[in-house]
Amino acid sequence: MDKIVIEGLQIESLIGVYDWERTAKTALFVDLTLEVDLYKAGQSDDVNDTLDYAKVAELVCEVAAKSKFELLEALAESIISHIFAQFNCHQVELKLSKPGILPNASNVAVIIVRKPQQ
Ligand SMILES: Nc1nc2c(c(=O)[nH]1)N=C([C@H](O)[C@@H](O)CO)CN2
Repeated sequence: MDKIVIEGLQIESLIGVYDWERTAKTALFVDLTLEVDLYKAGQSDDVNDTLDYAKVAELVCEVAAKSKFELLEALAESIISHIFAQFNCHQVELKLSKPGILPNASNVAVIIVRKPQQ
């Protein structure tokens, strides 16, 4: 299956388990792999025949900005369900990173892979 990839998309969200994390939004990063049939757009050269990655990125930023989850897992699931609600794709893999949150690690992340209605 063909894929569209968005890497290093910076988003902001109120997220975290602890009180000190819930006073301001945190910068997070999203890597997305969307399984989509790209054949038609490759023939037509028309953005209407494909999944517009700019619109996906906009949606991801909007969902994150409005969310108040504690866990990365919950925000990742919410983003994926919004993507399936608005776009036609066969599978989404989402890596959600929270860099600099652990003193002895450069990054922590969850990676979630979902198909529609899974
Ligand atoms: N599996 C997870 N573990 C933890 C999370 C999380 O989102 N998923 N979050 C935290 C804290 O909010 C962390 O960012 C600061 O310690 C802890 N563990």
